Amino acid sequence: MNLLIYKTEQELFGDLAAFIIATGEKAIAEKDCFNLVLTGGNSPKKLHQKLVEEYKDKFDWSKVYFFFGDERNVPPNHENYNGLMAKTSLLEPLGIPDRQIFYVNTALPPEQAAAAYDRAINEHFNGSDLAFDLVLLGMGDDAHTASLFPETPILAEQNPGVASVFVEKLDTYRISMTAPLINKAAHVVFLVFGESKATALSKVFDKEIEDTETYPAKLIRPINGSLTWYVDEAAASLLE
Ligand SMILES: O=C1O[C@H](COP(=O)(O)O)[C@@H](O)[C@H](O)[C@H]1O
Repeated sequence: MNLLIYKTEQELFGDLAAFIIATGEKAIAEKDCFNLVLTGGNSPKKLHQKLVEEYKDKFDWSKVYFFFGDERNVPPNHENYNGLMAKTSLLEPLGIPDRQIFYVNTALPPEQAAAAYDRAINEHFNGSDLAFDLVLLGMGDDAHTASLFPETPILAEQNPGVASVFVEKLDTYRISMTAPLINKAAHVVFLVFGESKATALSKVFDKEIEDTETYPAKLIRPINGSLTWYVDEAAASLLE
């Protein structure tokens, strides 16, 4: 596990964007495509901006397939739809055609949407191991990641796939990759910044705490891949 702590957001996003591109170039050189899982929420917007500004014309985006680690159960034109945030801040500015983007179909009921997304991933991988090249994750103030929220049944899921989950405290369904699927990736990266994340981060990093029900981000432990945390000083302020 690597922990990278940055003084400024600018340095953080610059390094993370460079890591994504280097990982993509390696994957493309090895197997002619790059399977990248995007994270939702607000945190990735500046990262997307950086990728567009710095790498729009310096990287072969035609070889990248984009997936979503989780999705909110709202229509695709809703401001909370993770796919819309990525479309606006990254995919449209880069000119990525729809055939390279795997959106979650929230027109379906959540369970069916999860099953359809699971099928789409399996079809894309076409019988080979379901190992993404890179999974980007955020973390909420409550230590949830993707839509693996504290005390929800999806945390016990052993199947590497996609599931729907009712999140009581939000009174809504979410659709999320399970921890076993994320943990099959070659690289997993957390992007965490801001003071509001400091307590959760310190709990997730506390080796004495094994409680994954309360701190679901602890479930992320790639089997063979790397795990890197990109955090700023404010989020890292309570780390020992
Ligand atoms: O609801 C969600 O929240 C987490 C964290 O979001 P952030 O804006 O606080 O970084 C995010 O990782 C997840 O994809 C999203 O659906």
